[in-house]
Amino acid sequence: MAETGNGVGAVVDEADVVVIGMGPGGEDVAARLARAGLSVVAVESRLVGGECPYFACVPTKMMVRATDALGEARRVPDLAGRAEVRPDWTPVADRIRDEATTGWEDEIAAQRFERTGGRLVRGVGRISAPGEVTVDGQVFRARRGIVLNPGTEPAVPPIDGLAGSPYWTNRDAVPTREVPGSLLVLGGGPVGLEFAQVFARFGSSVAVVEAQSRLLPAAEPEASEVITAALLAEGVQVRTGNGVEHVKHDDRFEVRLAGGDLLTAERLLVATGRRTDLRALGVGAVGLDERARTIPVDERMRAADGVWAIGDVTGRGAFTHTSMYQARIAAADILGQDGEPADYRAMPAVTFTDPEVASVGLTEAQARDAGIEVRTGSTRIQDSTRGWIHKAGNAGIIKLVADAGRGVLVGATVVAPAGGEIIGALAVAVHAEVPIPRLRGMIFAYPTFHRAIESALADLDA
Ligand SMILES: Cc1cc2nc3c(=O)[nH]c(=O)nc-3n(C[C@H](O)[C@H](O)[C@H](O)COP(=O)(O)OP(=O)(O)OC[C@H]3O[C@@H](n4cnc5c(N)ncnc54)[C@H](O)[C@@H]3O)c2cc1C
Ligand SMILES: NC(=O)c1ccc[n+]([C@@H]2O[C@H](COP(=O)([O-])OP(=O)(O)OC[C@H]3O[C@@H](n4cnc5c(N)ncnc54)[C@H](O)[C@@H]3O)[C@@H](O)[C@H]2O)c1
Repeated sequence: MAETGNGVGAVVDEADVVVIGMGPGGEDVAARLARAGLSVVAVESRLVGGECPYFACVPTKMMVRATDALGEARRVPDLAGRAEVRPDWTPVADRIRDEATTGWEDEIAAQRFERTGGRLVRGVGRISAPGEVTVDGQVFRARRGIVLNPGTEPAVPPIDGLAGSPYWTNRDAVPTREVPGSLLVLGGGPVGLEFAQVFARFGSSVAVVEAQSRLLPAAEPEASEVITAALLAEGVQVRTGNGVEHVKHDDRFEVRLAGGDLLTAERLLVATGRRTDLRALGVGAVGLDERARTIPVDERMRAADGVWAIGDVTGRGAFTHTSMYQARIAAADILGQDGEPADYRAMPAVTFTDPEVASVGLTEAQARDAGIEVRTGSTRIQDSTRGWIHKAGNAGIIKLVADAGRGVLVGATVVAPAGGEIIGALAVAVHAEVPIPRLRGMIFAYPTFHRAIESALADLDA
């Protein structure tokens, strides 16, 4: 304890490091530092663990697991006779409540952190001066530094009539005990598409409205095509290139699209991206721009003198694996340890639809924008031996993006059953810059889905 320069003679707590936000990265960095013997104060305003275990990755992937089972059961008539499928949401909702989130209660995670020797402080943290964090009036001085892991909130677009209506975000859709009879999903990004397919397979009549000209606009156009066709085939309505002009809610939602079309649904899920609030975090006190959307960091996650930032807020890929990767680097830097600097060339991403849409590194458009001498190669999963054997549910592609000058892959996309697993091989190729002739010399097991990589490699010269 010491006197503060902030409050008038108020008593302050001291720690080596104060972590604001206990998302996946915050939890990891705080635990690493505490285990290394530093005194760590971790500040969390909601749930220790962040969005991922309670409202995002884990529960939605439990939904997807159940949905995949339904999808496969519906393929039985094409392959194996008859199956009667009667979806029931209760086991999914129960599993999410009991196994994923323990009733949206974080005691286990909190204790796991406290066992490392760290101190958990509940409340909203704010940088009140360089090296100082205030939590609901309590002041903490950080001797060595402050780590910011505040994550993101759902972004809700300023559409006439939307505010004040009982719309859902992921935080409402995850805990739901009921599948809505009809659902309008605003936003055709990863969040929108995962929920759209889940609820559609459980019997909801689903429409996806995407403002851009195609679903998953950040992905390769070929990937958008496959996933759009897959969703349409399951009865999901897809409306692309459409802004929403007006939302009305009485008993049901009524949504008027920019073109004048009117869509109605029992529920409206807003999945139009995420937002940050750097002003609330007080980053101006350490010289950072409070109006910015993200906090720029260097390759050691340093954002300012004595301040590190990790996770979604850094804008380097809003994924749990990014947050945890950055946590490891920040912890090493704070502890003065050597280690590799951050390298995002082989950043993987998976959207867990059926088929899964997986990618690593650059898309063709990104590679061209970067001035790379681009060559691409692609193949269709259904044209591979395994795809042909698989039959029902075999639609997909592999697309490779090569730097012809250096003779290495700089990006790849796989849309396929288990696409998120197949991408692993290509992530190694991009990460380790394996020369393309070396990749071509590999033996690919027969008949696997990943063997289709060989055909895509052959297509690079075509
Ligand atoms: C529906 C959905 C599905 C997703 N699925 C996947 C997936 O399958 N795979 C994947 O890799 N990623 C997925 N993501 C993204 C993933 O959830 C995030 O990238 C991940 O949670 C990492 O975020 P983070 O570490 O930046 O912080 P978050 O998880 O957002 O946690 C930040 C924490 O900081 C706290 N906080 C914020 N401000 C303060 C403050 N001032 N004081 C105290 N505490 C504060 C918050 O309460 C929160 O607990 C998904 C996201 C969504 C929305
Ligand atoms: N499996 C995963 O790893 C996974 C799953 C879900 C989310 N995430 C991450 O979480 C983050 C948030 O995902 P997200 O899908 O919410 O955001 P996103 O930004 O990826 O997609 C939002 C989509 O909504 C569209 N949009 C924006 N405003 C709109 C409007 N007014 N009307 C119609 N469409 C509109 C955008 O064009 C965009 O396609 C992403 O960065 C994503 O990578 C990851």
